Amino acid sequence: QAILADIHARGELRVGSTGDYKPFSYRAGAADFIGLDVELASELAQALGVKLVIVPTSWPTLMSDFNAGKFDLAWSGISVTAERQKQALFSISYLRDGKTPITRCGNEARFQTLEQINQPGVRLIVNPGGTNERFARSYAPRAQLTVYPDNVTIFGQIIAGAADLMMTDAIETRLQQRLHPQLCAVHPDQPFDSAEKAILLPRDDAFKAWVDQWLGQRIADGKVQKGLERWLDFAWKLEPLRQAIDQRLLLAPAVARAKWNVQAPIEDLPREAQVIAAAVQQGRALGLPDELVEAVFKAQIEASKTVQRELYAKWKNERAGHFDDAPDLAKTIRPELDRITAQLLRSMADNQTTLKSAARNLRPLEASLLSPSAAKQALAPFSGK
Ligand SMILES: O=C(O)C(=O)C[C@]1(C(=O)O)C=C[C@@H](O)C=C1
Repeated sequence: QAILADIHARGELRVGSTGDYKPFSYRAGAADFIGLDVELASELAQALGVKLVIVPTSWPTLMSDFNAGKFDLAWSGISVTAERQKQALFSISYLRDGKTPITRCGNEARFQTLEQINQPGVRLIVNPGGTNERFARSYAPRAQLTVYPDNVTIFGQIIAGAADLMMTDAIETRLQQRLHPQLCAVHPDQPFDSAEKAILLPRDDAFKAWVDQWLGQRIADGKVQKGLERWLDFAWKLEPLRQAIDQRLLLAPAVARAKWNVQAPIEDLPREAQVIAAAVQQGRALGLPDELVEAVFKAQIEASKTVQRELYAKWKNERAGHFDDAPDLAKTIRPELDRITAQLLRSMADNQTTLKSAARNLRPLEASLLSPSAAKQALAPFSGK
């Protein structure tokens, strides 16, 4: 087994990534992974002189995907465990992390020690199945434990006062306190226990030596720590908004192909009115002002028409024929657009206070590759002061 030679021969470093663990790995689109570990992986690939290919994996299938040879290494906030060490090597660790409390600001003094937390009157909340639950049950068995299955809304439970605190990875508490000003991490620099994050590697000593050398250098020169700070500060909260805008616009070519096949006009004013009315209606339920929703959806529709018109012009020029791969507009594409409407509105509601100037904190749209002017139109309602 000579992994380095394989990687060079292939011209690719294949990195397994779960895409669900901020700030390490987050899947923002089909082939769009971001985060600290994705960035470091891309630097590692660059150092090897090859292209980075992210291979999606998941926590339950991590080891089976690894053993099936789907990637050369896995890197997405993976902790070193004895269980995994039975099947793989780990690089040197690049981060140390451990469990620490997060609570509503003002309560920090009440939850400094495990002794304070391990009391019948303390309402502890935890997501099931992982190391957080194991930690809570081992170290705070006397506390009143709520097992809450949704990792996304669990922090809202603490804000709402349905629970007093959660104990999770210190890095996550630091990320969540930036996302929710009502929440405060309790001594994230001195967590209760310690776990190491490292790259999951195949059993190839030469490869491990190479990776360790490279990683050791980046730790020593402070690049890993700086990267962590930057990804903790990243505008994670805006990603679902960006994703919705992008996905909607990325559907425009499919709409155009469907219409081209029957030589239909691009603009359909009754449908536009329907889209906007439905969005305004749903937006009200989320507390969004009618004018805002209207302006945002008008801009998305204009952007879609821009992409479609540019394609029509190109196809006319090329005397393009029938597209056999065009999806059905009514049965497939419009329901998809309606689904995105809901996501767009939800992400608008989640970002109400920063919405009008959100564009400057967004990564570029993938759709800007389709049409820069359409991307600009789509973002116009978020580009104000
Ligand atoms: O559904 C269509 O027919 C589309 O072309 C999509 C869309 C939209 O963005 O919602 C865009 C232009 C049409 O005038 C109506 C709707």
